[in-house]
Amino acid sequence: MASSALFHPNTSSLFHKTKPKAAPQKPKLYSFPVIACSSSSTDAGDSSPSLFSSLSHNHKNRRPAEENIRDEARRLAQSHNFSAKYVPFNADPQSNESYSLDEIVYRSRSGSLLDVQHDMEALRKFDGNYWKSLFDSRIGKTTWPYGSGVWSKKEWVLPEIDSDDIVSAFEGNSNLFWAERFGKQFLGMNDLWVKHCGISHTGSFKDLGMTVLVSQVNRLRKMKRPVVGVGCASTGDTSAALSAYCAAAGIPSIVFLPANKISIAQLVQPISNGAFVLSIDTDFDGCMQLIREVTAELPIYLANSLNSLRLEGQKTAAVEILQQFDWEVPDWIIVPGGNLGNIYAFYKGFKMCYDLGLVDRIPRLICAQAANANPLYMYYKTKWQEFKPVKANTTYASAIQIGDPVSIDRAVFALKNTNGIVEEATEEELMDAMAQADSTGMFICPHTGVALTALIKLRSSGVIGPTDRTVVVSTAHGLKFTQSKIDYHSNNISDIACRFASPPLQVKADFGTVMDVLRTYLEKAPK
Ligand SMILES: Cc1ncc(COP(=O)(O)O)c(C=O)c1O
Ligand SMILES: N[C@@H](CCOP(=O)(O)O)C(=O)O
Repeated sequence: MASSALFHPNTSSLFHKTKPKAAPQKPKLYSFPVIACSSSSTDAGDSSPSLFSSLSHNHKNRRPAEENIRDEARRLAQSHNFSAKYVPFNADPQSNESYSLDEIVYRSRSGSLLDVQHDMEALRKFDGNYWKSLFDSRIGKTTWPYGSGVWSKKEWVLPEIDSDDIVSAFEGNSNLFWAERFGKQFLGMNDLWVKHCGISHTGSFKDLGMTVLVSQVNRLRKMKRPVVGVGCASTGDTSAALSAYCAAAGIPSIVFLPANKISIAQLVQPISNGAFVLSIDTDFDGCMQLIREVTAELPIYLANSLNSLRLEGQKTAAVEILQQFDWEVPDWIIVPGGNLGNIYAFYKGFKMCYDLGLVDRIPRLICAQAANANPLYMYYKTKWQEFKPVKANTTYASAIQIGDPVSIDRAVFALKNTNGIVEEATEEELMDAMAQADSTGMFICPHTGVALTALIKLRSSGVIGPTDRTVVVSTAHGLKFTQSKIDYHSNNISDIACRFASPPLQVKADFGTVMDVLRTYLEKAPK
């Protein structure tokens, strides 16, 4: 838990803006590390200096031809003292309730959510510079499993898992895009960034959590624990990630989808990856209820973010953002929220970097919801007095059409501890924001349109300043949601003006006509 002095919005150093407000710097992604190890660093196992040097770029140290990268990791594996366990979420400090990560448990004795708690004392034996150098040294390599943006932080994720059990697609390390033109043209901002978590193996941020969960399932199955398959309820992205990682490991996956409420591109993903797909005549909240009941009865492991393992992977996106800014802390992070695991995951990532001395403050978090599915926003508007689940209405941001989010308590905790804000976006606002962003060279999903709407509103009210370093988290690839763009650019949405629609022009196959059309266009085109 954060001390109130550290997190107080007015007095805290956590919120002051330390960065110089000059032109934005490109993130340094590939700087070669200067290793600053404490004297006890040889105890760090996988993270020891000897491992650093043996995995450097030096040709002489290339693995033998007959060895693959898993074999190499096995040969180099060393023991360490890091560990993690489940504890009740936001538990009373006196509580001694805890569970091994090798147990199959999703809730505490009192029925509350769980959290993965790391042995911070063991991690603190190494200072902030040590962790920064270690993480920086692993970016962009093919070393198993550290080539993954998630597993490059293995000691902070699942420290005890054998690298051999890890199921990874080298996810993470996603682009932090400087939204130069969007920021300048629509917001008068010069330091706006979009973290493209959707440019990923299955096209959404869910890969970050799913590699962790499926790896742990792989381990449990090797330990002969009763797990015959892994199941989830989904609005499309969780099921895509689950089915891909399970298929890679040869583990059966079962997905419950709300019938006719997810995009075709999302639906075809679990089908292609061989998942057992149930299309159920209900909404996401109905599917979530069913999967919880089913996983309580059958040896099917629950893969939704109710399972706190997922968040350990998702939190690495926060660490990655800091790393991409060369460990300078941005002012704002904007995350679209549905089931609300991700906003807490971002908090966890930033908080861990703060607690372990990598940074000296935490950014303010903003959660953005679609107005058609806005239970968190409504709760925020009551000043956290009364939470009421809502019936989520249809939204183009279909992956966040969720009325009864399982991680509501986690989200409120994250927002309260970062002086956070909740915003909402109408259908017209989110679709316009998506079209505006696309017109500056992005190709974002409607959920990112929700997050951009929050930014537009907070910028126009002056809460976010023109030089504030701001990161919008883009959660899925736009290619999963092309129908929404087709509807918009065809001017085919009732009640929405589609102000930024740019439909194609039908033209006769005739040179003169084509020339006339082009001349008119070029006269109006920006010079
Ligand atoms: C594309 C996309 N964006 C945002 C979210 C919201 O994430 P969370 O459920 O963790 O709030 C989801 C899933 O819920 C999603 O699939
Ligand atoms: N958007 C999600 C909804 C379920 O969220 P989860 O993080 O709890 O799995 C999806 O794509 O299914």
